[in-house]
Amino acid sequence: MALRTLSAKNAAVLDQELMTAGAFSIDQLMELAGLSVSQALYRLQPLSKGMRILVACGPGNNGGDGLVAARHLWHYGYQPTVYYPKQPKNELYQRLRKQLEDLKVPFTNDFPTALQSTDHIIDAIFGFSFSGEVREPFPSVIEALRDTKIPVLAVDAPSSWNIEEGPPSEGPGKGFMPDALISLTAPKPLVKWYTGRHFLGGRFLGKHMAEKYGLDVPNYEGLDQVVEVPVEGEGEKL
Ligand SMILES: NC(=O)C1=CN([C@@H]2O[C@H](COP(=O)(O)OP(=O)(O)OC[C@H]3O[C@@H](n4cnc5c(N)ncnc54)[C@H](O)[C@@H]3O)[C@@H](O)[C@H]2O)[C@H](O)CC1
Ligand SMILES: [K+]
Repeated sequence: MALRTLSAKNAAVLDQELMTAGAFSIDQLMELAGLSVSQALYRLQPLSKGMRILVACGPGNNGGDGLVAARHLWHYGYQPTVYYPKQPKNELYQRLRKQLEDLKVPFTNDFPTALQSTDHIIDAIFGFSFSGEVREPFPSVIEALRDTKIPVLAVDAPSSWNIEEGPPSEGPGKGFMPDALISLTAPKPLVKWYTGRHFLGGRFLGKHMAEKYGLDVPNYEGLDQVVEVPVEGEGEKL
């Protein structure tokens, strides 16, 4: 049976509720989200299969998840490189960046060159707040993600996909189907069109909140922060 999905609007409302009534801080949620991303990557690409991970980060919290994941991956023994072309002056993102700099994790402004020497890519450019046409400097990056043969793990959404309506019918993301997706908290409606491997992460939802938002709490095992779920998508729009 298909997992119940969370619309972009409800995802934002749920996030706010977790941070008000739920008493979580954004740092906590992002840490758990980024930890989940790092565990999904570990499952897809054990260290023995290649250690070089290119993490493409956007300007919002999806990008923040990417920064957190890069830090955990470094501690696991990977060699992350971060592409982070739009860096807001928000204190949280600056602290995440500083933590990576202290580990000597390299940042690059040259995405095409970085792509030539990587084993796996994390797409942390846009999540549930993406809308409209992809703006600069991201169109060429999305095209590169679409065209590369290197595996891509998308965080929460394949960047440039409409959260409710799935893959775009034109623009740089047309035809972009990442090899894997990790949905945070719950899948978004776009999973209807998604045909790659699918993980769930963000293990912070209690039964009460899940029921309130009509969501399923997946069966995480033991210490795991991720669970792989069957593919639902039909991919008919591509
Ligand atoms: N509870 C959870 O599941 C949590 C999930 N997290 C992650 O947060 C993102 C959502 O973060 P948010 O900051 O709301 O937005 P985004 O990162 O998706 O993007 C906003 C960012 O992007 C810019 N933008 C929007 N549209 C475009 C466009 N067409 N072209 C260029 N730029 C665009 C916008 O201006 C903003 O700057 C969620 O998906 C999860 O990954 C949290 O980390 C923890 C809780
Ligand atoms: K993404």
